[in-house]
Amino acid sequence: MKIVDIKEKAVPIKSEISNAYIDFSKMNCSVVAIVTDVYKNGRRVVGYGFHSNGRYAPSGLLHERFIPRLLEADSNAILNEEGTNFDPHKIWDVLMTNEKPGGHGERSVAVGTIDMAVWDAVAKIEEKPLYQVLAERYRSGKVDDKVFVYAAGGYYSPDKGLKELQEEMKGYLDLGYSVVKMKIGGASLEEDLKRIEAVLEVVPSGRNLAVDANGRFDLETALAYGEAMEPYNLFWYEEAGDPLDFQLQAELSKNYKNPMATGENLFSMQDARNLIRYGGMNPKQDTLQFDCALSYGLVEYLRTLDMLKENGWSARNVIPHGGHQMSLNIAAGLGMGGNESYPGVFEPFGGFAGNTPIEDGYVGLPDVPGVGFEAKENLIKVLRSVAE
Ligand SMILES: O=C([O-])CC(=O)C(=O)O
Ligand SMILES: [Mg+2]
Repeated sequence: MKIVDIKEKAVPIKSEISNAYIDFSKMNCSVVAIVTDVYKNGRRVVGYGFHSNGRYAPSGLLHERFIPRLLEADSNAILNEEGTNFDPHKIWDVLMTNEKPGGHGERSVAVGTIDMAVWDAVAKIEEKPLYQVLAERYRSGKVDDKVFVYAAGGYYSPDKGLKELQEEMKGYLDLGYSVVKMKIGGASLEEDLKRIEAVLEVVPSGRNLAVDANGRFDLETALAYGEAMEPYNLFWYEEAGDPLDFQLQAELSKNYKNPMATGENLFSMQDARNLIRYGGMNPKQDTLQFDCALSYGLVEYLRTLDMLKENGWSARNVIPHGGHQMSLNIAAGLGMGGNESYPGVFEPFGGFAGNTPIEDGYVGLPDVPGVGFEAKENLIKVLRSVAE
């Protein structure tokens, strides 16, 4: 059993939307295809991976370091003991050979992208959905048969007024979502409060609305928004300050009493641990949003989940960023709190298997081997085009 080739291509996921920090006019994403010499049901097993929105394609890192390292590895360095499948943990060690600790940068995105493709191949070789493989390996076989998902949107865009924002949010409720999210911090506090109040007119209550500042605020602004928003009793207040400013998060936690969320821009177990150690976050109500595709993949994510457990946090506190099927599998297989979703945005990489409805804020899972890409028609077309 061996890897015969690894392909990579940067694919655009650009759009006209903006958050408080960036627009997405030049956003792209790496797609990786790991071509194996294994055949199942007459078809060659190819594992596919990509990373989430928000970071640009790390094509250079992939082609210069990570893909050659994996292609050059001996088969006993990447297979399990029995030689019956690839071993994602051993592959992770191969990828990280001669890489110093710390300074994680975006090398974690390159590794996360390959890691997704490895797990897709591993589950395809076992001929099981990945969530089932994960539940069997790490959670005594128990799978959540549906996963909480919330609709992330409410971006700033040139022609979006309050009415259009309300229409967008109503559309998400009509699709079956129970919680929606909107951006803040890209306008003045006064203007953002009008936007929030407009959305509160169309959702059942503040508990059905989350807001996301994308790390835009200094402490003073974070506190001012917190004070103004507290009476709304929102679902959560996300990424108020710089992702690595744990003191800001801790100060905000002392002042803002309602749920908060952060973590999508922390890319390693060690950074996540610093948030838990120094960020003052509350395991009784707060949510962590680490995204495996951006943060060294599922092998590292398992270390992060262990770290959380040691610190009194449950996997149910974790609702990852990114809206992709990989996190959906992890959520169902390892019992996390849910997953993000961006209806109609970041397609075809965002979103779940075709024809899976959202019901009362939950989505079901496709019964196909691997991550489930083959059950998402517009996505598998793009992925296969990279492998060919
Ligand atoms: O706008 C973005 O960069 C995405 C984001 O923060 C989220 O999904 O929470
Ligand atoms: Mg966010």
